[in-house]
Amino acid sequence: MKPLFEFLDVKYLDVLDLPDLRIDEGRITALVGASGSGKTTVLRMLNKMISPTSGRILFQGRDLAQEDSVTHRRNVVMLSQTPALFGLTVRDNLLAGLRFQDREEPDEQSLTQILEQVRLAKPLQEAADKLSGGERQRLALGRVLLMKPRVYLLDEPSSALDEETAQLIFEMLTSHARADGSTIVMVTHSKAAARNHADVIIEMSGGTCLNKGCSL
Ligand SMILES: Nc1ncnc2c1ncn2[C@@H]1O[C@H](COP(=O)(O)OP(=O)(O)OP(=O)(O)O)[C@@H](O)[C@H]1O
Repeated sequence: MKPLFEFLDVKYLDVLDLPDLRIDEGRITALVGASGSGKTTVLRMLNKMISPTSGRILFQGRDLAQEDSVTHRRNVVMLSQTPALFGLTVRDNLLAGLRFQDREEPDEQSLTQILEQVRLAKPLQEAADKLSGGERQRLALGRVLLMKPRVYLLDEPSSALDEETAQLIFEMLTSHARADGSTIVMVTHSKAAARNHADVIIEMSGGTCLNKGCSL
Protein backbone atom coordinates (compact mmCIF):
# COMPACT_ATOMS: atom_id res chain seq x y z
CA MET A 1 0.00 0.00 0.00
CA LYS A 2 1.21 3.47 -0.90
CA PRO A 3 1.08 6.05 1.89
CA LEU A 4 -0.92 9.13 0.94
CA PHE A 5 -0.53 10.96 4.25
CA GLU A 6 2.18 10.33 6.85
CA PHE A 7 2.25 12.08 10.21
CA LEU A 8 5.73 12.51 11.63
CA ASP A 9 5.70 13.44 15.32
CA VAL A 10 2.70 15.69 14.80
CA LYS A 11 1.37 17.77 17.65
CA TYR A 12 -1.42 20.32 17.55
CA LEU A 13 -1.61 22.54 20.64
CA ASP A 14 -2.50 20.22 23.51
CA VAL A 15 -5.21 18.65 21.35
CA LEU A 16 -3.33 16.08 19.23
CA ASP A 17 -0.20 14.03 19.70
CA LEU A 18 0.30 11.67 16.79
CA PRO A 19 3.85 10.31 16.54
CA ASP A 20 3.14 8.03 13.60
CA LEU A 21 -0.11 7.95 11.64
CA ARG A 22 -0.37 6.80 8.08
CA ILE A 23 -3.27 6.91 5.64
CA ASP A 24 -2.96 4.79 2.53
CA GLU A 25 -4.01 5.72 -0.98
CA GLY A 26 -7.15 4.11 -2.39
CA ARG A 27 -8.37 2.79 0.93
CA ILE A 28 -11.33 3.59 3.12
CA THR A 29 -10.18 4.66 6.55
CA ALA A 30 -12.58 5.22 9.43
CA LEU A 31 -11.66 7.42 12.38
CA VAL A 32 -13.57 6.35 15.45
CA GLY A 33 -13.41 7.38 19.11
CA ALA A 34 -15.17 9.32 21.82
CA SER A 35 -16.45 12.85 21.37
CA GLY A 36 -13.54 15.28 21.73
CA SER A 37 -10.86 12.67 20.95
CA GLY A 38 -9.52 14.70 18.02
CA LYS A 39 -11.12 13.10 14.96
CA THR A 40 -12.31 16.31 13.29
CA THR A 41 -8.99 17.97 14.08
CA VAL A 42 -7.21 15.21 12.13
CA LEU A 43 -9.49 15.80 9.11
CA ARG A 44 -8.88 19.55 9.28
CA MET A 45 -5.13 18.89 9.20
CA LEU A 46 -5.45 16.62 6.17
CA ASN A 47 -7.35 19.42 4.43
CA LYS A 48 -4.72 22.00 5.45
CA MET A 49 -7.32 24.07 7.31
CA ILE A 50 -4.94 23.91 10.26
CA SER A 51 -1.26 23.01 10.47
CA PRO A 52 0.69 21.09 13.10
CA THR A 53 2.19 23.20 15.88
CA SER A 54 5.14 20.79 15.70
CA GLY A 55 6.11 17.87 13.50
CA ARG A 56 5.33 17.37 9.83
CA ILE A 57 2.70 15.84 7.60
CA LEU A 58 3.79 14.35 4.29
CA PHE A 59 1.33 14.18 1.40
CA GLN A 60 2.52 11.81 -1.33
CA GLY A 61 5.95 12.04 0.24
CA ARG A 62 6.08 15.85 0.10
CA ASP A 63 5.82 18.21 3.06
CA LEU A 64 2.18 19.35 3.21
CA ALA A 65 3.35 22.72 4.57
CA GLN A 66 4.90 23.44 1.13
CA GLU A 67 1.73 22.61 -0.85
CA ASP A 68 -0.52 25.39 -2.09
CA SER A 69 -3.67 25.29 0.10
CA VAL A 70 -6.14 26.05 -2.70
CA THR A 71 -4.69 23.40 -5.02
CA HIS A 72 -4.56 20.93 -2.15
CA ARG A 73 -8.24 21.49 -1.33
CA ARG A 74 -9.24 20.77 -4.93
CA ASN A 75 -7.84 17.26 -4.52
CA VAL A 76 -8.66 16.74 -0.87
CA VAL A 77 -12.23 17.82 -0.20
CA MET A 78 -13.80 17.97 3.22
CA LEU A 79 -17.47 17.55 3.97
CA SER A 80 -18.12 19.04 7.38
CA GLN A 81 -20.54 17.71 9.96
CA THR A 82 -22.90 20.65 9.39
CA PRO A 83 -22.48 21.58 5.73
CA ALA A 84 -23.34 25.11 4.64
CA LEU A 85 -25.92 25.90 1.97
CA PHE A 86 -24.85 27.81 -1.13
CA GLY A 87 -27.27 29.84 -3.23
CA LEU A 88 -30.99 29.24 -3.48
CA THR A 89 -31.73 25.96 -5.17
CA VAL A 90 -30.68 22.32 -5.12
CA ARG A 91 -28.92 22.97 -8.46
CA ASP A 92 -26.97 25.98 -7.04
CA ASN A 93 -25.76 23.77 -4.21
CA LEU A 94 -24.65 20.95 -6.47
CA LEU A 95 -22.70 23.32 -8.70
CA ALA A 96 -21.15 25.40 -5.89
CA GLY A 97 -18.06 23.20 -5.57
CA LEU A 98 -17.23 23.51 -9.27
CA ARG A 99 -17.07 27.32 -9.25
CA PHE A 100 -13.32 27.38 -8.86
CA GLN A 101 -12.61 24.36 -11.01
CA ASP A 102 -11.73 24.62 -14.64
CA ARG A 103 -14.42 22.17 -15.71
CA GLU A 104 -17.48 22.26 -17.96
CA GLU A 105 -20.80 22.58 -16.18
CA PRO A 106 -22.43 19.14 -15.92
CA ASP A 107 -25.65 18.67 -17.92
CA GLU A 108 -29.12 18.12 -16.42
CA GLN A 109 -28.76 14.36 -16.67
CA SER A 110 -25.50 14.26 -14.70
CA LEU A 111 -27.00 16.45 -11.98
CA THR A 112 -30.08 14.24 -11.75
CA GLN A 113 -27.87 11.14 -11.59
CA ILE A 114 -25.94 12.61 -8.68
CA LEU A 115 -29.21 13.24 -6.82
CA GLU A 116 -30.18 9.60 -7.42
CA GLN A 117 -26.78 8.47 -6.16
CA VAL A 118 -27.23 10.34 -2.88
CA ARG A 119 -30.87 9.18 -2.64
CA LEU A 120 -32.29 12.72 -2.77
CA ALA A 121 -35.63 12.73 -4.56
CA LYS A 122 -35.97 16.48 -5.07
CA PRO A 123 -36.17 18.55 -8.24
CA LEU A 124 -33.12 20.64 -9.19
CA GLN A 125 -35.12 23.87 -8.83
CA GLU A 126 -36.30 23.08 -5.29
CA ALA A 127 -35.37 25.70 -2.66
CA ALA A 128 -32.48 24.26 -0.66
CA ASP A 129 -33.48 25.96 2.58
CA LYS A 130 -36.65 23.86 2.62
CA LEU A 131 -34.66 20.64 2.92
CA SER A 132 -34.39 18.67 6.16
CA GLY A 133 -31.04 18.19 7.93
CA GLY A 134 -30.56 14.73 6.42
CA GLU A 135 -31.52 15.97 2.95
CA ARG A 136 -29.02 18.84 3.24
CA GLN A 137 -26.35 16.36 4.26
CA ARG A 138 -27.02 14.27 1.14
CA LEU A 139 -27.14 17.38 -1.05
CA ALA A 140 -23.73 18.43 0.28
CA LEU A 141 -22.43 14.94 -0.44
CA GLY A 142 -23.72 15.30 -4.01
CA ARG A 143 -21.81 18.60 -4.30
CA VAL A 144 -18.61 16.89 -3.15
CA LEU A 145 -19.08 13.89 -5.49
CA LEU A 146 -19.44 16.24 -8.46
CA MET A 147 -16.05 17.74 -7.63
CA LYS A 148 -14.48 14.30 -8.20
CA PRO A 149 -11.74 14.75 -5.60
CA ARG A 150 -8.98 12.19 -5.10
CA VAL A 151 -9.55 12.23 -1.37
CA TYR A 152 -12.87 12.55 0.46
CA LEU A 153 -12.75 13.71 4.08
CA LEU A 154 -16.17 13.00 5.50
CA ASP A 155 -17.06 14.17 8.99
CA GLU A 156 -19.89 11.94 10.18
CA PRO A 157 -21.57 11.75 6.77
CA SER A 158 -24.51 9.79 8.15
CA SER A 159 -25.16 11.67 11.41
CA ALA A 160 -28.53 13.05 10.25
CA LEU A 161 -29.66 9.97 8.33
CA ASP A 162 -31.89 7.06 9.29
CA GLU A 163 -30.19 3.68 9.47
CA GLU A 164 -31.40 2.43 6.11
CA THR A 165 -30.44 5.58 4.20
CA ALA A 166 -27.08 5.67 5.99
CA GLN A 167 -26.41 2.09 4.90
CA LEU A 168 -27.27 2.93 1.26
CA ILE A 169 -25.07 6.03 1.33
CA PHE A 170 -22.10 4.11 2.77
CA GLU A 171 -22.53 1.41 0.11
CA MET A 172 -22.67 4.03 -2.64
CA LEU A 173 -19.59 5.80 -1.30
CA THR A 174 -17.52 2.67 -0.94
CA SER A 175 -18.39 1.31 -4.38
CA HIS A 176 -17.72 4.76 -5.88
CA ALA A 177 -14.31 4.94 -4.19
CA ARG A 178 -13.38 1.40 -5.23
CA ALA A 179 -14.42 2.07 -8.84
CA ASP A 180 -12.35 5.22 -9.28
CA GLY A 181 -9.53 4.50 -6.83
CA SER A 182 -10.25 7.49 -4.64
CA THR A 183 -9.43 7.57 -0.95
CA ILE A 184 -11.96 8.11 1.83
CA VAL A 185 -11.20 9.17 5.38
CA MET A 186 -14.40 9.27 7.36
CA VAL A 187 -15.21 10.10 10.94
CA THR A 188 -18.00 7.99 12.29
CA HIS A 189 -19.56 7.27 15.65
CA SER A 190 -20.94 4.05 14.24
CA LYS A 191 -18.57 1.16 14.94
CA ALA A 192 -20.83 -1.02 12.79
CA ALA A 193 -20.43 1.35 9.81
CA ALA A 194 -16.67 1.36 10.34
CA ARG A 195 -16.52 -2.45 10.55
CA ASN A 196 -18.77 -2.95 7.53
CA HIS A 197 -17.34 -0.37 5.18
CA ALA A 198 -13.79 0.60 6.12
CA ASP A 199 -10.55 -1.15 5.19
CA VAL A 200 -8.75 0.43 8.13
CA ILE A 201 -10.13 1.61 11.47
CA ILE A 202 -8.14 4.17 13.42
CA GLU A 203 -9.23 4.48 17.00
CA MET A 204 -8.64 7.88 18.60
CA SER A 205 -8.58 8.64 22.30
CA GLY A 206 -7.47 11.82 24.07
CA GLY A 207 -5.85 13.25 20.93
CA THR A 208 -3.82 10.21 20.05
CA CYS A 209 -4.27 7.00 18.15
CA LEU A 210 -4.69 3.71 19.96
CA ASN A 211 -3.65 1.41 17.10
CA LYS A 212 -0.25 -0.16 17.58
CA GLY A 213 2.24 2.14 15.88
CA CYS A 214 -0.69 3.80 14.13
CA SER A 215 0.69 2.46 10.87
CA LEU A 216 -1.60 -0.18 9.55
N1 LIG B 1 -8.00 25.50 17.98
C1 LIG B 1 -8.28 24.84 19.10
N2 LIG B 1 -7.88 25.31 20.29
C2 LIG B 1 -8.13 24.65 21.43
N3 LIG B 1 -8.79 23.48 21.50
C3 LIG B 1 -9.21 22.95 20.35
C4 LIG B 1 -8.98 23.59 19.08
N4 LIG B 1 -9.49 22.80 18.12
C5 LIG B 1 -10.05 21.74 18.74
N5 LIG B 1 -9.89 21.83 20.07
C6 LIG B 1 -10.32 20.84 21.09
O1 LIG B 1 -9.79 19.58 20.72
C7 LIG B 1 -10.65 18.53 21.13
C8 LIG B 1 -10.91 17.61 19.95
O2 LIG B 1 -11.83 18.21 19.06
P1 LIG B 1 -12.38 17.47 17.77
O3 LIG B 1 -13.42 18.35 17.15
O4 LIG B 1 -11.24 17.08 16.91
O5 LIG B 1 -13.04 16.17 18.42
P2 LIG B 1 -13.90 15.02 17.77
O6 LIG B 1 -13.26 13.73 18.14
O7 LIG B 1 -14.09 15.27 16.30
O8 LIG B 1 -15.28 15.20 18.52
P3 LIG B 1 -16.81 14.95 18.08
O9 LIG B 1 -16.94 13.45 17.92
O10 LIG B 1 -17.59 15.46 19.26
O11 LIG B 1 -17.07 15.72 16.81
C9 LIG B 1 -11.89 19.20 21.68
O12 LIG B 1 -11.83 19.19 23.09
C10 LIG B 1 -11.82 20.62 21.14
O13 LIG B 1 -12.45 21.53 21.96
